Amino acid sequence: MQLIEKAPAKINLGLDTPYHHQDGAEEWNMVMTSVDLADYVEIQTLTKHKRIRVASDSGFLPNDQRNLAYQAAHLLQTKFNVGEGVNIRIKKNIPVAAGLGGGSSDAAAVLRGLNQLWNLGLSWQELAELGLRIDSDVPYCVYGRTAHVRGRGERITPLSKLPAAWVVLAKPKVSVSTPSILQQIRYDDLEHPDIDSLLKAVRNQDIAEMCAVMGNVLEPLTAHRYPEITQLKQQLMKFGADAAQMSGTGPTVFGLCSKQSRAQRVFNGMKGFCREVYLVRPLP
Ligand SMILES: C[C@](O)(CO)[C@H](O)COP(=O)(O)OP(=O)(O)OC[C@H]1O[C@@H](n2ccc(N)nc2=O)[C@H](O)[C@@H]1O
Ligand SMILES: Nc1ncnc2c1ncn2[C@@H]1O[C@H](COP(=O)(O)OP(=O)(O)OP(=O)(O)O)[C@@H](O)[C@H]1O
Repeated sequence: MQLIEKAPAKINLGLDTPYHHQDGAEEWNMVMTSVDLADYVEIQTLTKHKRIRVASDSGFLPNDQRNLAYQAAHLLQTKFNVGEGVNIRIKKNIPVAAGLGGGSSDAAAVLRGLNQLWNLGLSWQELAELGLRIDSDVPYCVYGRTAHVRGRGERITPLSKLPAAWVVLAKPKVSVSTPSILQQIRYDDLEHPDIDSLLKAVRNQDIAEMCAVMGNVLEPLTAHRYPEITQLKQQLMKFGADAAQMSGTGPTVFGLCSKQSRAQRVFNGMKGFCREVYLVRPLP
């Protein structure tokens, strides 16, 4: 049996970590949404053996247990003692190590797909809790819609859909290792964004207020090491974005636009500064 699951990219409209837990894991307080830039994950179950195989059209990805999609299949296969193997083929469209949650979204797509193919009958909340064992962005990616994300990434509160908006993604040539940024967090030095005000703006469908209050507490850490972040933010604003911010631990920077014509102009302008630029929309 087989199916194809879409694995959309995520962006962090708001990203804060108020403290870390005793085991060192961060407490997250984030507003996340997914956009129509996606990987396509083909999942085929096999009755002849229990091997898990992963292939992708990206030369940058591991095809073994280091691949988050492999980890998702192995997690469900072992937890529910399934006697079947899985073939996974990933069509990568999301830039790797970009702050767009590509690996997490592929893993979430495998969780949703095998839940269906193996008739496991798990709710999205149950899949999200399992997904946390893989990566803290996987629980959100199981839902893949605008949500407030807290805890270690497992407390997902879906939000109303965003007001009309267009997003221009600009990924500089660098790749950023998420752990290398998280290791730099010094909680006494962080400037925390006002996530409560951002939540209120989303609930009020007020894009101007969203642009005024959104923030990413990790941006100064990545921007300090990679000046491209600040340069891309300035260019996005110069071409007319209503707001510009880094996603996740970076390096992708996104511009938020309330008008399609303005977004097209920002997209065209950014093509002259950055090789990887995408004009996308939040998923409804
Ligand atoms: C920042 C976000 O990208 C926002 O969407 C995510 O919430 C972060 O996702 P995440 O799953 O925490 O990031 P991963 O790519 O799994 O990196 C977490 C890994 O970073 C390493 N890590 C984390 C914090 C720290 N002080 N030192 C570390 O070495 C740990 O090995 C941990 O397992
Ligand atoms: N299916 C996958 N797709 C992309 N990266 C993967 C995948 N499986 C494992 N990885 C590894 O995970 C690391 C991070 O990949 P990913 O693209 O998810 O980063 P990211 O978009 O920066 O995530 P985040 O937003 O959480 O920082 C890379 O080093 C990559 O090699």
